Formats: sequence, C-alpha cells, structure tokens
Amino acid sequence: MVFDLKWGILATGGIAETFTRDLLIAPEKRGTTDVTHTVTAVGSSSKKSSAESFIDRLQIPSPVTAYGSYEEVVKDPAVQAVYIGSPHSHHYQHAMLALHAGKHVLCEKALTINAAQAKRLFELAKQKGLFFMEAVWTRFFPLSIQVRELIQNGAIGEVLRVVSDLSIGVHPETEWSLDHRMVNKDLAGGALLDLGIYSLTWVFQILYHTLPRSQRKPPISHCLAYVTLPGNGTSTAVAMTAFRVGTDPDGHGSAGPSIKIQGTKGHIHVFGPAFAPQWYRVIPSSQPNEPTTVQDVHMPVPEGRGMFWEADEVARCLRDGKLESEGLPWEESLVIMEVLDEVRRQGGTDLLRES
Ligand SMILES: NC(=O)C1=CN([C@@H]2O[C@H](COP(=O)(O)OP(=O)(O)OC[C@H]3O[C@@H](n4cnc5c(N)ncnc54)[C@H](OP(=O)(O)O)[C@@H]3O)[C@@H](O)[C@H]2O)C=CC1
Ligand SMILES: O=C1OC[C@@H](O)[C@H](O)[C@H]1O
Repeated sequence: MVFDLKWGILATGGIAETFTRDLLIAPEKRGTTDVTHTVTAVGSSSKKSSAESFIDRLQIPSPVTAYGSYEEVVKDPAVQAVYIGSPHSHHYQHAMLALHAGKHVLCEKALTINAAQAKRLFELAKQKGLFFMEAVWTRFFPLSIQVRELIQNGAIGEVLRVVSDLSIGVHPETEWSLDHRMVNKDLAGGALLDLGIYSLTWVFQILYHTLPRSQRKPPISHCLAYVTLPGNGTSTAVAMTAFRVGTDPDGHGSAGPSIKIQGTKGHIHVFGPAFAPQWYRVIPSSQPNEPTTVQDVHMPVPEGRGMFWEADEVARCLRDGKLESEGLPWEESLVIMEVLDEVRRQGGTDLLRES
C-alpha cells in the first residue's frame, strides 16, 4: 500500500520553490516506491497572486489551492503536513501557527533563532501528538547515511576529530542588498544560522548521532573554535563557516574536502558543499607490510536537488505513526540550537532573547 502525503507549502520564495520542485519529481526515479507526495495547497504571506503564479510556474497538478495567507493553508482540511520556507526569523511563529492548527510540520533550517524557541515548539508538537522535524535535508542523503554507517561499523576506528567547513566565498557588500535575508538582522541573517548549521550537522552526524541514543550527550565544552563531545575517549570538532572565503573555491575540491573525519584507523573525507555532498573518500591508515587502498565513492544526486529524501522520511514517519525522525530527533536539533546559542553568547549577539 503506497502512502501519499498531502503537503501545504508556506512561502513562495527560493527554497519553497526548490523543495516543491523536488516533491513533484516521480519518486520511482530515486527508487522510492512506498510513498508519494501531493502538493495540495500553497500559501503566500504577501499576496494570493504570488501563490497562484508559484503554482502556474511549477505546473503543480490540480487540485491545488492558492492562498493569500498561511492561516488559510493551515486551516485547509486537505493539508496533512506543512512545509515552512520562510526566513529563520519567522520559523517559530509559522511553526506555532501550523502546530496549533493540528498540522504535522517540516520546517526549514535553522529551526529557530534560539534554543528556547525550539524547545517550546517540540513541547507543543509532543503535547498535540504531531510530527515535527527541522528540514536538514543533508541527513537524508544516501551519502550521509552511508558515511554514518561506515563510522558505526568502525571503518576508520574510533573517530576523535571532525573538521567541517561550509564557507561560500561571496562579497556580501556587492552581492546582497542590506535587506537580503542573508545579512538582514531582522531576518536573523548571518552565516551562522544559515550555513554554520551544516558544519555543525556534520560534527553531530559523526560524533553524536552515530552513538546509541542512550550515550548521546551535549558537548562538554565549547569555545568559539572547538566543540568537544564525549565519545569513548574525548572527541574534538572544529566547525567553521564564513561568507567571504570559500571552502571549495574552484568547485572541484582542489582545495580539499569540506569535512574531514579523523579516526584511529584512517580518515573519511567528504567533498562538495556540506549541505549537499557529492562524494567521499576513505583513507585507511597505512599498516606495515600491508598495502592500503584509498577508495573514492561518488554519489551524485539524481534529478533535482535531493530534498525529496527528507520528504520521503516525513511521509514514512507519518505512515508509521512517528512524531520524530530517527534521522534528526528533536533532542539533536535542540542540542545543535544550544551550540548555536553558545557561539553567539561568546561572540556577543542578542538573538538569545526568548521571544
Ligand atoms: N535547505 C536548503 O538548501 C535551503 C534552505 N533555506 C532556508 O529557507 C529559508 C528561506 O530561505 P529562501 O527561500 O532563500 O528565502 P527567500 O527570501 O527566497 O524566501 C522567503 C519567503 O518567505 C516568505 N516570508 C514570510 N515572512 C517573511 C518575512 N517577514 N520576510 C521575508 N520573507 C518572508 C516570503 O514568501 P511569501 O511572501 O510568499 O510568504 C519569502 O518569499 C531560510 O530559513 C533558509 O535557511 C534557504 C536556501 C536553501
Ligand atoms: O540551506 C542553505 O543551503 C544552501 C545555501 O546556499 C543557502 O544559503 C542556505 O540557506
């Protein structure tokens, strides 16, 4: 029995379009046969015509309803799950709106502007028995799953250090106007919440998520440069992000991997942007009189961007009656938000206020 999930899309901006286009790709093209996706409503907070042109531009199959407000989307009985594609600054308000209306929620990253907001959302989702997940699509890439499995199977021994970087080498002053969401403080702009969350995602995927849930503990220390998580030993991580320098200046990996995972028996290097990695390399430690071979594994995204994998996860969780995904449990999103709070506490910004 195929499970079809009916989506309501909140926002008609860049990511809402990217995500919706991925939803419209036939699932069998990625080997998915157990779930399907239907876009049943699109809401624009600015004007109904924005939703109507979004539907026309993406050629979303009928029946699909265009709304001029998010409130109308979350009230639509045909909508089962809501995808939130507004700026981080407004995720909290829009997720509250959807949860209070009884809708399951997939909300773009960064989930909120601080941990206090995230905590309240998880409490409400639990209280109402609703599915809720932060849309960190990277976690549901087959590449990410395969790398996590290699770590769990001891392919490079005990991992003691992760160095992760998502930096994009742009010139904000010339590439973005000051009201652009990437630099607009009113929209929680800045590299940390927009990009830094991916550097931290790789730190947590490897040093936290690969542990049994009972052994996962928040970092025991942070400083602006290092996050130390308890493992069997003590693992250290460096998570970096920046606008003005780039991780991969020529786009071909010539400057090295985006993520270096260093274990007692070798390394795994991940190449491509941390949000959508394309290939990884396993580099075993050399052994005396034993030849070692470096293995490159290329896993390009088939058609689309790869957001369909997180959507498939949402559909499977709802089919199976789960409120949270094992791929990104609420607790892990919250711990990462707490790290982002701590970085700002040390770096001195005011987004920590509870609102
Ligand atoms: N997973 C990924 O790869 C990516 C994720 N993102 C995330 O998605 C979110 C949105 O980014 P992006 O789509 O690039 O942003 P855009 O500015 O392109 O779109 C944001 C949309 O949100 C809606 N919106 C609602 N309230 C506001 C508000 N107060 N100010 C501005 N827009 C508002 C608007 O749509 P409307 O008027 O129709 O309501 C707007 O078009 C961010 O949180 C970002 O982190 C972004 C890019 C990639
Ligand atoms: O989530 C994201 O991934 C890709 C980036 O270009 C974008 O700014 C960010 O929001």
